[in-house]
Amino acid sequence: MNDRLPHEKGFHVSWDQLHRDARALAWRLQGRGPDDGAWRAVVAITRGGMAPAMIVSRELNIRHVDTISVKSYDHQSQSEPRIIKSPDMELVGDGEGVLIVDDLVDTGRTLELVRAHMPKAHVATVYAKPQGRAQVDTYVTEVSQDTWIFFPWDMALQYVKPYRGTD
Ligand SMILES: O=P(O)(O)OC[C@H]1O[C@H](OP(=O)(O)OP(=O)(O)O)[C@H](O)[C@@H]1O
Ligand SMILES: Nc1nc2[nH]cnc2c(=O)[nH]1
Ligand SMILES: [Mg+2]
Repeated sequence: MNDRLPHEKGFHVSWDQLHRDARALAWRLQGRGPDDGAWRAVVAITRGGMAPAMIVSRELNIRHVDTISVKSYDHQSQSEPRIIKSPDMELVGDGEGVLIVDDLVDTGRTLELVRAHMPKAHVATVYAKPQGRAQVDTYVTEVSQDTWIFFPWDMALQYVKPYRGTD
């Protein structure tokens, strides 16, 4: 499946930046739930949504946290998204009052599948690309479609040669 722009740019996110951006997401969601502004539960889309969901649930004091596992990428190549593990449907119901959290939306195909399971849920991502933006109710930062976002859990610090070389 490659009707996609190549990823010409890289957007590298540190742990610190992710923490700040996930907190900013939580603050945007604060008071916007259907039950006196409160949200009933958080559902993280694993694996990438787990760190942001932990931060959001901590900021908003939400104790009911579940996961839905969707796999669609093998590094940068996309295939048909599949649900590998569902959340507790007794907890999430039709999604009313539930916050679905993911690290990013790219084509929107993952969220399309998840929304079909919980149509009334509110979908929040930290980062969004234009193609999938319509699938998200709240996000923090938009990046262009030809950007690949690198998360801290996928990176390591390493030596870089000086710009002018060495003697
Ligand atoms: O909008 P889409 O084009 O569907 O892509 C977005 C999804 O892709 C990544 O997950 P991935 O499938 O790579 O799994 P992971 O979260 O386990 O890394 C990312 O975490 C989103 O969940
Ligand atoms: N890490 C990462 N995973 C993705 N899955 C779909 N798009 C992206 C992206 O830009 N970065
Ligand atoms: Mg993911």
